[in-house]
Order: sequence, then C-alpha cells, then structure tokens
Amino acid sequence: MFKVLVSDPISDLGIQQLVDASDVTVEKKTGLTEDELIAIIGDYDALLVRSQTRVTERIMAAGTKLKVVGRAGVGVDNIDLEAATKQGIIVINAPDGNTITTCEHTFAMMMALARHIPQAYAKTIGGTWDRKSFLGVELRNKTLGVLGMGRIGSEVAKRAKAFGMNILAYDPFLTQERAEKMEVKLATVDTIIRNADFMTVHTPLTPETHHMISGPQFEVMKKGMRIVNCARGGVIDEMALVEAVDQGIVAGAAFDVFESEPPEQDHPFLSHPKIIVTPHLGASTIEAQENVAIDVSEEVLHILRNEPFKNAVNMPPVAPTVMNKLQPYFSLGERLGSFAAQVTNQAISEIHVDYAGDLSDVDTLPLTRYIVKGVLVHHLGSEVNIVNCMHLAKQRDINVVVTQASKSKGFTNLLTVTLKTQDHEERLVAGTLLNGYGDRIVQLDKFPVDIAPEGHIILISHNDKPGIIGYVGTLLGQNDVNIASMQVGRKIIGGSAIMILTVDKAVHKDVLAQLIALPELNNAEEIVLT
Ligand SMILES: NC(=O)c1ccc[n+]([C@@H]2O[C@H](COP(=O)([O-])OP(=O)(O)OC[C@H]3O[C@@H](n4cnc5c(N)ncnc54)[C@H](O)[C@@H]3O)[C@@H](O)[C@H]2O)c1
Ligand SMILES: O=C(O)CC[C@@H](O)C(=O)O
Repeated sequence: MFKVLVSDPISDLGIQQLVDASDVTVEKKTGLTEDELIAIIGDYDALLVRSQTRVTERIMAAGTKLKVVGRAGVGVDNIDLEAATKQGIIVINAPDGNTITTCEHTFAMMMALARHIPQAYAKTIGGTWDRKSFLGVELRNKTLGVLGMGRIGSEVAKRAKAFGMNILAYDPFLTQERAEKMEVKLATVDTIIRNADFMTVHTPLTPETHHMISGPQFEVMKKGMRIVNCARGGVIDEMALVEAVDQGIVAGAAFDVFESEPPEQDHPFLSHPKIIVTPHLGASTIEAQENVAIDVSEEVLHILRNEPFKNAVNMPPVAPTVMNKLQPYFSLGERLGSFAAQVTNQAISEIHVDYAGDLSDVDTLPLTRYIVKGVLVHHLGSEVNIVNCMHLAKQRDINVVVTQASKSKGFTNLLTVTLKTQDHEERLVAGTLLNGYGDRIVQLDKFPVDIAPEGHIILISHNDKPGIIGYVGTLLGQNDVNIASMQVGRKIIGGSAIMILTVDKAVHKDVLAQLIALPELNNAEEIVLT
C-alpha cells in the first residue's frame, strides 16, 4: 500500500482518483512546519504540495521512502530540485492546468488597472460617491506588450486581440513564422518598452529575467504605460517601478506576485494609490485547482505504479548500461548546449547535434537530451529537464536533428552542437572529453579553440589588428576583472578573429559595453556556465 501525504490545500475533487485507488492511502496534513514534516515524511511514498510547503533538502533527506513530490501547479521554486535529484526523488508538476485561469487573472488585473476598480470600490463602500477621480482608459486600439509567449503569454495575446489591442510580443523562442500564425508582431524588449501602452510579463524567474524591467528600462519607457505582473515576483524590479510610478512614467501597475511572499507590511506597493495587488491568486480558481490536482494525482499514480509518466521536472533514472557509456559526457553536452544558446541571439529553429568518434555507434538519445536541456534552460529556467526538454523544444517548433559517425577531426570523441535560427544564423560549438584533462570546447564557429567549459567566459569578436589584447587587458584591469586565461583564434592574418577570456567573476554589462566601444572590436558577450 502506498502512502500519499497532501501538505497544502489541494482540491478534493482533484485528488479523488488517489483516494479511490485501492493501492493508495491519502492523508491530509496542512500547515506543518519544516520540522513537523521532517518528523513524519519517512512514512510516505509521495508528497503533494501547492506553493506553501517548502520542500527542502532536509525534508527530502528524511523522506527515505519518498519516490515522488507532486506540485499542483507550474512553478517548482518551492522544491529543492537538486536535493530531489540527488535522493532519486522524482518531482512532477502540472504545467497546463492553470494556464487559462492565470491568463484570465491577467485580464482581470489589466481591466481593474484601466478602470481603477479597487480604488473606486474602496471609496464607494467608504461612503464617498466620487466619479471624478477615476477616469479610465479603454483597451481598444492600445498596444499591449507581452514578454514571454509560452502557455500563458500566448493565451493572453489571443484574448487581447478580441479587445481590439495591437500586440507586440517578445520571447527568445518566438519565431517570425509563429508570431505571424498568432497574429502578433514580433518585437524586441526595447521596442515594447518604448511603444506599448500596457505591458504584461509571463516569463519564469531566471537569472536572465530577474529585473529584466528595471531602472534603465523605465528611463526609456513610453510615458503612461500600465504594467501587469502575474508571473513571478522579481521579473520587474519593484523599487524601480515605484519610482517610475512616482515620476509619472508608469500610470499604474497590477501585481499578483512579489519578490518576497507575502510582502512585508510596509512594502510600498501596499499603500500606493496607483498600484493594485492580489495575493498570488493567478491560479486560484475552482477549475484550475481541480485541473492541476487531477493532473498531478494521475502522474503520482503512474510513478508509484512504475508506469510511464511525462511531467517530471528533474532527472529520471537512465538504464545502467547506457549510463556507463554516456554519463561522462552529460555535463559537457549540457554546457555545450548552454554555451551555444547564450551566443545565439535569434529565435532558434534547429538544434543540430553531431556525434563522432566513440560516440558514433551508441544510442545517444539520453545525451542529446542533456544538450537540448542546456539550450532551453537558459531561457526556460528550472522547469526544463531531460525528461521534458524534447517536448518543450517541439512545442516551440524547434527541430532536434542528430547525426552520427561524421569525421572526428582527430579527437577520440567529439560532440558538435549547431544552433540554427529562423534568420539562417548558425552558431557552432564543439567539445570533447580529453582523457586526463576533462571537458574542453575545441571549436567555436570556424575557429579552433581550447577552453574549459566552466565559470565566466568573455567572448570577443574583433579584427585581427596589433594592440587589441592590450586594450582589452587594460580595460578589464581598470574594472577589477581578473583574467584567468586568454586565447585568440583567427583563420587568416588581419581577418576576423575571436578572443576568449575566462575571468574570475561576473562581468557587469557596462564593462561589456566599454569593451564593445574599443577600436577594432565588434562584439563582446559574457557566457556563464554553472
Ligand atoms: N500568478 C500565478 O498564480 C501563476 C500561475 C501560473 C503560472 N505562473 C507563472 O507564470 C509564468 C509563465 O507561465 P507559463 O505556464 O506560461 O510558462 P511557459 O514556460 O509556458 O512560458 C514562459 C515563457 O517565457 C519565455 N522566456 C524566458 N526568458 C525570457 C525572456 N528573457 N524574455 C521573454 N520571454 C522569456 C520562455 O521562452 C517561455 O516561452 C511562470 O513564471 C509561472 O510560474 C504564475
Ligand atoms: O496557487 C498556486 O499554487 C501557485 C500557482 C502558480 O504560481 C504556479 O506556478 O503554478
């Protein structure tokens, strides 16, 4: 008999199939502290949570029988995925069940913002009949900027058209073709900021999206913009937003999520007349809570019964024979994918992986998954794993093409990852596992190189002219950036060249801008491989 613990309020109807299962007993114990959970978790095979329970490393360690943690919802930021993976506990989520509900909440917020509903309500029930203070605006003919065109962003865009809005959309995976199909205009973040009347964010919180709307963006923002965040706190810089509202740049904002939840009592959003808030209610409808609970319960049953499942967000086991041969390459593959994604600036349409040498005659699918995960994780965050990455790539119209047995260029094994974009840009990164030396990147586009794929890397493209190395070294020194290693590569004297520096810490965007401004330097970008 499997024992399932439900530690957050989750829809009864949704978990009915677990309750009805003859091989499962379900117990509900909500509001437990970490220590209380640790004391009992050893008895359970599965734990079902929403967003309140923080499933920490200590809880996982105490869960000696635990096979699966199920999250009734999308975001898994309350679950320590690394600890789960280490313990061999599968973490699953329910990514589709609350999409429409959250999209509808976004509209509720947008309209409440446009028509000052919360402020007008408060005044009216307080006994003041004030019709002058609450002049609103229509959505019709306004431009809506959508940042993040995944499940929720796409549904928002679809509905915004029915309101007669013009939609500018940005997502690193949104191709021109898909944008046209969805009847939205593909735009850059900068274009959206400068032109939209309303802007709504639907991205996960990743290092790249953290404060993606902050001081510099507010400085150039179209005056009078209204902003909605029903995604994750931290995508928009809260303090910079308050300043922008006070300066009259932003006409109003509606937030369902906060950088820290619940926010402190003195959080400026809670008393600002032009900022309206809800307590993370995006997914809180009867329908969505049933949907996510049904989805997650179904998956928990599959896992407990050793049946195939689909929505795992951490690493599933790989067959031992395959594991022995491929495991040494997993980290290299993921880093090559991540490197390639970070140097590709257009929407990716194809991930081409070529295996050569020792890798030309094995079933490389598990390794391909690590590469695809590396490519996607840069933009999609911790939701991507080696189970769902192929599905996520397909959803975004990204072809994954694998070839084997091409020439290994003298290496005993060679992995070559080429990302192709809708604009026919191609970025190629090749790597090898060198006996005794570990992972190396050995080719970047047309240039042979030799880099350890780790830490902070600065990639510079420049013209092969005397003195450039000196300029770069001096500028980085002036900015307190210590160079650990440096390499230059070129095909012909005086032609285009690249310089690759590994440095000891993160490089500020300003320093990259100063590098780009140096003579003969065409571009400088930072790649971070964790
Ligand atoms: N308020 C709530 O209660 C609630 C409910 C459900 C989901 N959410 C949150 O809403 C967000 C979106 O959920 P979803 O289901 O649509 O996820 P999704 O994965 O389907 O879509 C997220 C999209 O963001 C894109 N993205 C990543 N980095 C980007 C960047 N720098 N700029 C623009 N786009 C970028 C990704 O490519 C992806 O297409 C998530 O953060 C999720 O946790 C909140
Ligand atoms: O209400 C919840 O459970 C949070 C929902 C949402 O943030 C999610 O990530 O699914």
